[in-house]
Amino acid sequence: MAARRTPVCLTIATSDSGGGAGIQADLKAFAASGVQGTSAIVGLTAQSTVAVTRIEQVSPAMIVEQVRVVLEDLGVDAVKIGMVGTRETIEAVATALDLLPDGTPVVLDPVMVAESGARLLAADAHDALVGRLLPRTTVVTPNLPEALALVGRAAADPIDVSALAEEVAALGPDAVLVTGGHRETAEDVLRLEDGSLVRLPGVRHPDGAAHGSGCTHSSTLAAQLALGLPLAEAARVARAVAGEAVRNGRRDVGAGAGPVDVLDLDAQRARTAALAGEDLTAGARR
Ligand SMILES: Nc1ncnc2c1ncn2[C@@H]1O[C@H](COP(=O)(O)OP(=O)(O)O)[C@@H](O)[C@H]1O
Ligand SMILES: Cc1ncc(COP(=O)(O)O)c(N)n1
Repeated sequence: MAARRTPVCLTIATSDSGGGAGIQADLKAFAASGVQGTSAIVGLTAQSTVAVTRIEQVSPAMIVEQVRVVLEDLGVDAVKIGMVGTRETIEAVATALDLLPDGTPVVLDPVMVAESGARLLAADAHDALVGRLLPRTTVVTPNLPEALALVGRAAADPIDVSALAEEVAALGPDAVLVTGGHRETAEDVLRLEDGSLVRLPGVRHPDGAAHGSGCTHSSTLAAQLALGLPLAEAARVARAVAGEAVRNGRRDVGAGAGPVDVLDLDAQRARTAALAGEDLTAGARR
């Protein structure tokens, strides 16, 4: 019998020079889940914990070629798409997605604003993100402000998150996972392809370091799908790993929101505990 090969995940995203989010967080999360991480870098940010001072995009041809050459040799078991930045880049990413084997799970984190407040998606790129990428997505993982922006709604109080997830689902992705980092409860809400809802509660860590939480979450989700977990279980692991990464985040680095810290042993522990249905966020570890 042939040995099972290590699952391969591909992140199509942007570099964060501060190391907290983007490609850098994605590769750490892939490593923590025990999969082989690969990357197609679509842009660069000059970024710290307090500001984004410059953004440059990679050429469309180079974006497609990074995906092609990885696919040809290593293959890909799941893809995560992060910050894409501009319309032109989104077109290149859509072209690259055409190269994927049928059925490859695609997790889309519709990154719009940095934890520091900087805008990361060009104002005129919204329609391309919705029209070109959302319909090809297995699961889209907006936070609350991103979910509202996707459907073009202003914030309301209180917000019915399940109704919002339903509205996002109407834009074409198979499933929608609204993350809870921007809500009191830190509960993630997953709307599956069959229309059913799964609530993923967890402890909120108000003093944690959350720069990179969304990237860590969506990359862990992709990694767990690559490992073969069904979506609802993969989402539970991703919520647990991201929550732990926020709790363990580095508050002593930078003047702004510190970077999350995901550790391989913690990820393993989180995965085991989440699968066993434990509340792994109960009880201090440090
Ligand atoms: N303060 C927090 N405490 C616990 N979990 C958190 C916290 N902030 C975010 N998370 C978790 O991290 C993941 C990413 O969520 P979120 O922060 O909403 O994404 P984004 O970084 O895109 O804003 C989710 O699973 C969310 O529940
Ligand atoms: C290059 C890049 N990609 C994504 C984010 C979003 O970060 P977060 O995970 O905190 O939402 C970021 N700040 N920079």
